[in-house]
Amino acid sequence: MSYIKNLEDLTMNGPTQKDKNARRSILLSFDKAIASVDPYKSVSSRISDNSIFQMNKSIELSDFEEIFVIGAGKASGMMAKAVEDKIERISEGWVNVPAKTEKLVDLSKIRLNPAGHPIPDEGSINGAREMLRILSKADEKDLVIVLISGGGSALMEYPMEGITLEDLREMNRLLVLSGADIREINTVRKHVSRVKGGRLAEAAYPARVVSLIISDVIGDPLDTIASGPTAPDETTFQDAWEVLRNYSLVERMPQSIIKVIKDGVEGRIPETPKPGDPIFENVTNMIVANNLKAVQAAEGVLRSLGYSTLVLGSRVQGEARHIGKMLAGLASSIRNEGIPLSPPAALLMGGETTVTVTGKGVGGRNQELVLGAVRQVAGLDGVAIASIGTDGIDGTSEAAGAICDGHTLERALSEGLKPEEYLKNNDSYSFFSWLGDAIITGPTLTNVMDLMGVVVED
Ligand SMILES: Nc1ncnc2c1ncn2[C@@H]1O[C@H](COP(=O)(O)OP(=O)(O)OP(=O)(O)O)[C@@H](O)[C@H]1O
Ligand SMILES: O=C(O)[C@H](O)CO
Ligand SMILES: [Mg+2]
Repeated sequence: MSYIKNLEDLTMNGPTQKDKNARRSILLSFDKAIASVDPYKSVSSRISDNSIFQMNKSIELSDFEEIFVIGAGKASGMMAKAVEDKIERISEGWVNVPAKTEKLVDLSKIRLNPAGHPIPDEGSINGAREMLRILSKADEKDLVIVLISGGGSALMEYPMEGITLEDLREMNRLLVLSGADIREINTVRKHVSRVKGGRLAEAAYPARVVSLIISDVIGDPLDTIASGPTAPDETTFQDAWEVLRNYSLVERMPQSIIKVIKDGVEGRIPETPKPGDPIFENVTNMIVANNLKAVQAAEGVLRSLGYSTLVLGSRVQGEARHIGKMLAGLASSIRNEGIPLSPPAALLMGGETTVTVTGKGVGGRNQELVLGAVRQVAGLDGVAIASIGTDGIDGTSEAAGAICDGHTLERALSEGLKPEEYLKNNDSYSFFSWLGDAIITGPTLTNVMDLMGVVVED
């Protein structure tokens, strides 16, 4: 099954045969990459009829009296389906997923509960409360499987005493728009929550906990992914206070949030559980899919197609349009000097760029990255540059990303489309959908950030 619905059209959009070949190759590699981080397969491959496999050891399911399943995230519904298909003896399960996606998966033992994303809603709180109810009855003879994926912070939330849902929603809105990065945002979230920053593991103790995690954060930091519900938290109330101060949020933050963080700083609320806390002796946190796995799957495809391929890691950050321009420069260097590789060659990387949105247009960081490359790559034959969000939704658009080649600029100008105008208005989706170069997948139900690549034909 191809995730990229318009792969053939995107390929045929290349004016020369070399452009077509380059386009097809990069798109095939992205398709395989998304398949490699499919949430169902990523979980199912870790479970046999009686064990959950970690690297060099396994957790025997027969050791436990009862098995419970909880969790939250955009991919957690399909993860739950894999658990239910593999494990007979599930006593009870409750997993929060984005509203409407609960209908996409048919489960009989695990309850998929619609919740709010990117801002928490009533469902986020009701679901978290049910998970805490389940944990209150799990004891040392039982196993709790926790299914965690991107979006989990908003989808599963149970705030500290005195914080209303309205306050929580306002806090998330202010944080997401503040310019703080996800580690800073989740530092605050962890310190006003009863289920984040290792507190879900605290609630599960003394039951055995195995968390299966799909990472949507650069470097896969366990205490940041979905705000680390079962991971030791390295951040403190003081850190949370500093985030509010650094982004001038103190005056605008609801008073109930300020009060909790101040109480924590002054020691009136216990800190989140830290590394070394005995509760984590019962906890295994397992990354079952991440950006690096996807990038390496794409690398395998390009190598099998005969391209010498260089992977530039899975931790790329920076303003999207600048990264696009840099990729175009690398494509030009491969085409003209054979540096860092001689053609046929490919470069791949993963991560999460950012966009400073000032315009009123429609787009996303992947489409904006490719738009940033269009002028710089103009004139090069047999070159394709593409970027895709692995969750299938790039920003405010319906596209997952975009693709361009050395003739995209002349095609655009002949249609009266100037890249700089569309960059200025953050309107990358309009630009690429007009040219038929927007990559369409629909929601992929996984989320391991973005993939970017360059292919240069012989
Ligand atoms: N018109 C636009 N053009 C380019 N980028 C945009 C535009 N509008 C929003 N963005 C960027 O898109 C980002 C959100 O995109 P998106 O929802 O794909 O991210 P995400 O990582 O998939 O989020 P999540 O994992 O929470 O779903 C915003 O942080 C913003 O910077
Ligand atoms: O939910 C969250 O906190 C983000 O998706 C990072 O995992
Ligand atoms: Mg997205």
